[in-house]
This record gives sequence, structure tokens and C-alpha cells, in this order.
Amino acid sequence: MNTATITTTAPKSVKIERLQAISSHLSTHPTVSFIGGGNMAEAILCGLQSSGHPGAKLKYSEPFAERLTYMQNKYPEMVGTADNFQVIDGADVVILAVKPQVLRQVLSSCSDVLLKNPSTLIISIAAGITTQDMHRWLHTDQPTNIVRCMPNTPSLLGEGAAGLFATDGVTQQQREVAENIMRAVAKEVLWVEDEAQIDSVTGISGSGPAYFFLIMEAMQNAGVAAGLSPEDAKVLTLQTCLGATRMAQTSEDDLATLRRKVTSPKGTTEAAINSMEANNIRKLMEDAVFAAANRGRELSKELGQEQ
Ligand SMILES: NC(=O)C1=CN([C@@H]2O[C@H](COP(=O)(O)OP(=O)(O)OC[C@H]3O[C@@H](n4cnc5c(N)ncnc54)[C@H](OP(=O)(O)O)[C@@H]3O)[C@@H](O)[C@H]2O)C=CC1
Ligand SMILES: O=C(O)[C@@H]1CCC=N1
Repeated sequence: MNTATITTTAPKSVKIERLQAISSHLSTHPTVSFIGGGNMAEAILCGLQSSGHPGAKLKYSEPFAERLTYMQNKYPEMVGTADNFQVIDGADVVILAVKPQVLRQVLSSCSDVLLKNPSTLIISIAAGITTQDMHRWLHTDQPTNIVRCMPNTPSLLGEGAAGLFATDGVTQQQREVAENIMRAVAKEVLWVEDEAQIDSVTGISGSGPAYFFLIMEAMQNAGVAAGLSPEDAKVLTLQTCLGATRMAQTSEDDLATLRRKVTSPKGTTEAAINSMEANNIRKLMEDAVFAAANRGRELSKELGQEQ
């Protein structure tokens, strides 16, 4: 008996079970295609693959030949190409991972193929650009399914943090698909009701890894200036940062209480904290977060004018 005979004579219930299995597999692992194969796309692609997403269902397009070759060599199981249309066609989810300045051109040129299948979910990770602008750049009168997402690069290790916003056209099932993709690479995934809050998420977690890299770099340099080797200063800095984060995540104490518990009256920490407060560290951090969030709003104003 050949395979074809088995398939055609299988009882109806077996066929239904097979179809359900295929459909459940598809909903667990949709085909996710990235337009733009840069830093953030790589972080999410790599995180998704590490979480068990099949490489054949992870695709990306990247026009820069050197970058494409790097990606193809590093992730041979995934599908990489220079052709945007090729990765969009047949994708369940298209993630727009180009710079904000390139997004209009990408959406305008890919509109037909992006909108060909109305169930295709579009997720943009571009900072600043609003769903309203993206909808306009798609040149359609139909409602579009767009989720705006602000991820961050620790997604590479499954340690990301992300904010999501959905337009009205996004179905509950599509929300779940978007959330599942981000949950595979991020420990914290939250939905915001007001799209403007995505700029605030950018100010905290989207840009945030760079703040901590800068702080750790400065702390390492200070350790060297204080007489440690660069290696020792680095390992102590990194482990202290990690240990403090883990404590903050697991303790019932709030952050201020945890700080006070390190700070003995008239002790060493008090001297350091007083120095930081005198240098206005709180204002410095508030200015940094607002600068990033405001830059998102500026990008929207600068680029959103384009038709
Ligand atoms: N990096 C981060 O930490 C985060 C970034 N984001 C957002 O992610 C997006 C991408 O950022 P990031 O990965 O850092 O940037 P990258 O420059 O690393 O990646 C963008 C990639 O898109 C490619 N590209 C340019 N034009 C096109 C096109 N027409 N079609 C397809 N691909 C194209 C670029 O190629 P080429 O180099 O040749 O131009 C580049 O490789 C941005 O919108 C950013 O706001 C969001 C959260 C965090
Ligand atoms: O710097 C940027 O514009 C992007 C968005 C958030 C992190 N990187």
C-alpha cells in the first residue's frame, strides 16, 4: 500500500486531527518575515530561533550585501534575501525593522503585496513613526492590521522588555500572535492603550540598554582610576549590576528600601550616594528618558509630514 492510498483512505477523524495539528503548529510558529536585517532584527530573529521557532519560518530581507552575507553565514537555517517582496509574500507576520527614515519608502513600495492578504499582521518596531502615518503610507482606504512594538536588544538572549500597541483593526488572535512572538524573546511584554506611551517605553526600555552600558562603562573606568585592573573592574561592575537587578526583581522591598539597606549611616555608600545626589543623578536620568521619548515625537513630526 502506498502513502497516497493511506492518505486518501484515512478516516475523516484522522484527517481532521492532522489538519488540527497542522493548524495548531502554524498558530504556534507563524512565518515571521523581517524587512531589514539589522541589529534589532537580528536580536529578535536570534531570540526567536533560540526559543524553538523553526528557522525555515524566520525570514528577513536585507539590501546591504555585506550584512546579508553576515546574516546568511550566521543563521543558515533562516531564509535571507535582498528582495523585500520575496519575504513578505506568504508571511503570517511582517516585522518592519528598518530605520524610521526608510519606513515610508518601504511601505509605499510594498503596499500591494503587504495588503494582498488582509490577515497578514504588520508589526513595526520603528521608533517614533505612528500607526496613522504608516496607514497613510500604505495608500489604502481599508483598515490595516498594524501593531507598534518597541523591543530592545537583550531580546537576543530572551531577556528583552517590550511595549506593544494595537490599532483597532487588529483582532484578538493577532494580538496574541504579536504577544507570543515578543514573549519568546522578552521577559516583560506590556500593552499600552495610548499610542503616545510607546515613546515613553522607548525612553525607558527601547533605548535603556544603552544607558546601562554607559553607566557600566563609566563605573568600570572609575574602578580603573581607583586602582583596579580593567578586567577586575569590569567583572565586579557587571556582577554588581546583575546581582542588584536580581535582588530588585525578587525582593518584596521597593527600590528605595533596597538602596537604604546598603547605605550604612556615615558609611561608604552614603558618601557615594550623597555625591550622586549632589550631581543631580535623578534629574540627569529624567532628562535622558524624556530626551529619548521627545526624540520619538520629533521623528514622528519630521517624517510624518511625508505623503
Ligand atoms: N537598535 C535598537 O536597539 C532598537 C531599534 N529599534 C528600531 O528598529 C529599527 C531598526 O533599527 P536597527 O536594527 O538598530 O537599525 P539597522 O540600521 O541596524 O538595521 C536596519 C537595516 O535595514 C536595512 N535597510 C535599509 N533600507 C532597506 C530597505 N529599503 N528594505 C529593507 N531593508 C533595508 C539597512 O541596510 P543598510 O545598512 O544598507 O541601510 C539595515 O541593515 C529602527 O526603526 C529602530 O528605531 C527599536 C528598538 C530598539
Ligand atoms: O536609537 C534608536 O533610535 C533606536 C530606538 C530605540 C533604541 N534604538
